[in-house]
Amino acid sequence: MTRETLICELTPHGRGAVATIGLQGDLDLLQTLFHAANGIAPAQQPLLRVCFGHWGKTAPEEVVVVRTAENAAEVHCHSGLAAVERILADLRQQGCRQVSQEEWVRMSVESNERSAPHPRPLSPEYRGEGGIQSFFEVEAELHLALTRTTTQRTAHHVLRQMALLPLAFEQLAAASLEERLALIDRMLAYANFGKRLLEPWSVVLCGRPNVGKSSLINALLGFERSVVFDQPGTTRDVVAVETALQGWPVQLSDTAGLRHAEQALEAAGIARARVQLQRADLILLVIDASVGILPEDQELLAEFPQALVVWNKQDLSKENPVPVNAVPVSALTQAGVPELIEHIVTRLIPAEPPPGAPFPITTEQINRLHQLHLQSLTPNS
Ligand SMILES: Nc1nc2c(ncn2[C@@H]2O[C@H](COP(=O)(O)OP(=O)(O)OP(=O)(O)O)[C@@H](O)[C@H]2O)c(=O)[nH]1
Ligand SMILES: [Mg+2]
Repeated sequence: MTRETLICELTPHGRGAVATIGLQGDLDLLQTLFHAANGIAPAQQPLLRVCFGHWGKTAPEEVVVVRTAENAAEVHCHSGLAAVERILADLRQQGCRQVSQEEWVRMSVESNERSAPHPRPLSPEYRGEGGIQSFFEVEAELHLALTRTTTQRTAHHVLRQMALLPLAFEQLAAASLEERLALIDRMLAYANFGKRLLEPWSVVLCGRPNVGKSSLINALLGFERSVVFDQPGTTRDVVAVETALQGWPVQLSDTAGLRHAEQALEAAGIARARVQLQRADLILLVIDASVGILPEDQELLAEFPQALVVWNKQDLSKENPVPVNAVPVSALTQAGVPELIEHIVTRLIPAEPPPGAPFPITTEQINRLHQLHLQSLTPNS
């Protein structure tokens, strides 16, 4: 029986410095494509040995091939899209079938499940919609989640969950009702944190026109991105950029200066800004220190009491006292920006989950735990 050979781009497309392509099936297919520096045929390479060589005859690409199992290998190449596309195209031409990361992970997890030394029994009632996921399903979800992380810090947390979350779901299945409710509560305590490992925290800047919102975003990003202009009302709409602050993925949204706009175009921008503000994890309310607190600032302070107040243009106003709880900065000179970042991170992540705490990461896992909580409270419904 001949089984087809599967290939998959294992690393996220176009990100990172090195790309990895997985191959499962007939390693002899690599024979004409990969030329190992040690001269040994791909299918005869020692297992788990990193083997340097070249891909292709014309304009050869430098690659590393690792035989990961009897009939599986990984090709590591430069992550430039051209290199990856070429290798995948060559393999497809040899008859390999390319599968999605999702398919690949599900297949390898299923084969792990089949060959697990201790089959993990789960009564059927726990499976399926709203039920407790099996160890391997949770593991597969975390594998896929890992490819979606954008920083080392978030990847570290997902990796850690690989050792904790599948077991926690397994414990849920075996737990008494009381234990189960307690465990679900402990897991959900960090659900908001878990969710943010895959979707950035949202930080929205607001304030009167011309207070320096766009300049501040640029200072936080470290490069010019928003339109800065010495005229009130420069930013017409919500402009969002993604960055990382102390390793946490954050989306910074620059809003149109909030004021009573006469022009319809600007008014629409302001309406959208208010929607964005309602959804924000954190609002930065920017005030122009060189002007001081105006009645319009007072209105915003009353409207967003939870906002972190940023006292900008501090370089122009050494004499104006900094209001209590406001963070003094200068977007122009960058003075105070590191302290502002510290404040933002503390507000977004008041407490990082302790190392041993299992918590859900994907929206599906969070929803299932909520459902299970409900079901456990009303066991007869
Ligand atoms: N001296 C000084 N000038 C600043 C500072 N921050 C911003 N500015 C200047 O203030 C002006 C307005 O800055 P913007 O960043 O465009 O202000 P904004 O709040 O985005 O304005 P709108 O988009 O119109 O709402 C520009 O001339 C900036 O160079 C600062 O910390 N110090
Ligand atoms: Mg602006």
